[in-house]
Amino acid sequence: MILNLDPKFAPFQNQEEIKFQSFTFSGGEPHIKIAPDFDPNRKVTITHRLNSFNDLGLLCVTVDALRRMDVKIIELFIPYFPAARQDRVMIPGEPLSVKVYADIINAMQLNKVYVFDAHSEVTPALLNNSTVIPNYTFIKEVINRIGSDVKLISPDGGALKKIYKVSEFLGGVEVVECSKSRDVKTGKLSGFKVYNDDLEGMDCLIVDDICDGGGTFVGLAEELKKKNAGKLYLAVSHGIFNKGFEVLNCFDGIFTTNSFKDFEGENAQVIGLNTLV
Ligand SMILES: O=P(O)(O)OC[C@H]1O[C@H](OP(=O)(O)OP(=O)(O)O)[C@H](O)[C@@H]1O
Repeated sequence: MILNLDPKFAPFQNQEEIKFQSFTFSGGEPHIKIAPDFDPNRKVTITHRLNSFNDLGLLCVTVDALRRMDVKIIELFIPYFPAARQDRVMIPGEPLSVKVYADIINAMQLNKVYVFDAHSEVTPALLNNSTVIPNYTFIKEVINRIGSDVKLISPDGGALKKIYKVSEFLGGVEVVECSKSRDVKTGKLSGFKVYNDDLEGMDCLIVDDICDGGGTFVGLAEELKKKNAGKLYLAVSHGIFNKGFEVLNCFDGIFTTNSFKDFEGENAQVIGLNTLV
């Protein structure tokens, strides 16, 4: 059975849903009342976007409520794992935030935790009983929508670890490797390298897990254009787009999922996770 804490998200279709009411107390604490009209011997899968500590709080009290209802098997689907990019301490004094979230989730002793397109291998390494759902079907759908041949572009080392598996899933679509460098002191992007001499007229699909401000992709797009690339497309599993879509107007198409938020009337094609998982 499914317990969709964010009903607008609802990735698992055609499954029996557990009814509940959730609200926030006047003191700010999340609360839930789960309708007890289901068999607690059945497995329950919770789905929830954990974009704030309030979301995490609602998840914690939900798991507690289910345990008190004697539910034995509880699984969780997290579409966008919070703080997954804070997977190393760059400067002393900073937290290892991804571990903070993983420790809280591990404390719930869930039977399974599914994560969609984790940023790096650190997330599943820290989480107990976890399975990463890859972006393969998302990218397949993106290519279907583009409707013509593209090369897959991996922007950096992190993306490179995943891109050949995507290519294999798609039957061997050609990969163009790239790297990005950062200023060691400021951490700011300082340059890109595209390891193909000429992309004359070739349409390119940049594939990555997250678009935040978009600087990575705008910088890379400029390099690809210098190599005479044709149309440029961007596909990111998790669309944050904190600087909006105007900054990304060098792209002929932008694709994402609803793992992080819903997009209404914005300049991206959203492929709902409900069609992918
Ligand atoms: O839209 P932007 O603001 O440019 O950010 C997007 C980039 O940030 C993340 O990588 P990150 O640079 O954190 O990767 P790393 O873990 O390899 O440093 C993500 O994988 C993208 O590549």
